[in-house]
Amino acid sequence: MPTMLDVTGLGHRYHSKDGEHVAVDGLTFTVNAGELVCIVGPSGCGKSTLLRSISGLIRPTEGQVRLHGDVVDGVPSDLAVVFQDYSRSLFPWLSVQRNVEFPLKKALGRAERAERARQALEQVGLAGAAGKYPWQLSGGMQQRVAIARALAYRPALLLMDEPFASVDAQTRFELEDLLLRVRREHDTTILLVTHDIDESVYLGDRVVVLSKSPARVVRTLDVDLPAQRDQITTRESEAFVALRSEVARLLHDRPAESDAAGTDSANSSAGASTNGHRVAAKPATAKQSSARATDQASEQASEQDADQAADRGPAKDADRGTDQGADEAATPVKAEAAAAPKAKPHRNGQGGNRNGAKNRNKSGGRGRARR
Ligand SMILES: Nc1ncnc2c1ncn2[C@@H]1O[C@H](COP(=O)(O)OP(=O)(O)OP(=O)(O)O)[C@@H](O)[C@H]1O
Repeated sequence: MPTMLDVTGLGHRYHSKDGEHVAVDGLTFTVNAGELVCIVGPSGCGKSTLLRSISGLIRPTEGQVRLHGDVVDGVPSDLAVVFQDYSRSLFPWLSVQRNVEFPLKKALGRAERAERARQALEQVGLAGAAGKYPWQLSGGMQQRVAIARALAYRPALLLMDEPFASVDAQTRFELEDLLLRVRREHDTTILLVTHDIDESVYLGDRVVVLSKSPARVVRTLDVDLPAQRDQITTRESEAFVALRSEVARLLHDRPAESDAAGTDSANSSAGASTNGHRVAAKPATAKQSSARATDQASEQASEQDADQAADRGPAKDADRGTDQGADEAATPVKAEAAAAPKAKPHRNGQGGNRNGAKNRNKSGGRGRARR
């Protein structure tokens, strides 16, 4: 499989009045065409910074990102992003159909746009909701719309930043399976960031495990599970349990007992970073599997942190996009960035529309704010 995305020695430092903060440091990994690669790392380690660098929303301070061999120095035209916070990523004043069509406005004529949107909505099971507004939909449905918008664009690479972190557990499972199905049917290349260990193993062909801040690649694991996955039987399988335990150990910097004798894993867990290096997972012991409860507790804490980070991350980019004006949003990346009403739309629609229009007007937006 040819390499689609090549991240080499990527570093990013934020500068503020308090000084310099190194968010990611020397990250190196690749994503091949047709792969679904999951990035998993502790809360605050720099996952969103990494995705924003890949999507060209921020410029890395070190290293580089190449897409199809070309250095990324702006938002690539064939890339789409789905963010965690669906309530900020859709335009509340546009119908579902028109939200999905939006990034296609410059590239396609009206009829083709409408057809693409229709197909994408059908793929995500929302054919009947095309005429509704985002605020008339459940959270899970809104995230489906965001996914449909990305799919309609037919990106070479789909980036997903904690895409299912804001929905309930049952909806999350459904959306995970939707993603696997869509990916199978369309051979989409996907890079998905999550802090959920189980999700990374369930979805990924490979899992890239990041260290605590500043993010470095601790290890890349091949997920040697059957392509056809099932929320119950896959998660119960020995191979799944072994892999998720391995990821948990790497995240928690705890070497497996068998690794203490000096295996590759022990070296990595002890801090010898193996950037971009791949190994297969080792079988889990009962003790390793019991790490699950601890991880779940830490993941719950991470959920809260992730919510806060989402308020900071996409919203910040969104501000930038909004300043540019929503009409300039040529790709789903820019569309996501441009949308972002500051307040969560109200379910009755009034608040949603008003907020959206207000932000848009502030930023110099025209026309659509009147809807
Ligand atoms: N604009 C910014 N200015 C200064 N520091 C920032 C900025 N954005 C992020 N950071 C810091 O960089 C680090 C990495 O942030 P980032 O949001 O990339 O992490 P993350 O792994 O995505 O977090 P989470 O898992 O909580 O979503 C954090 O310490 C964060 O506080």
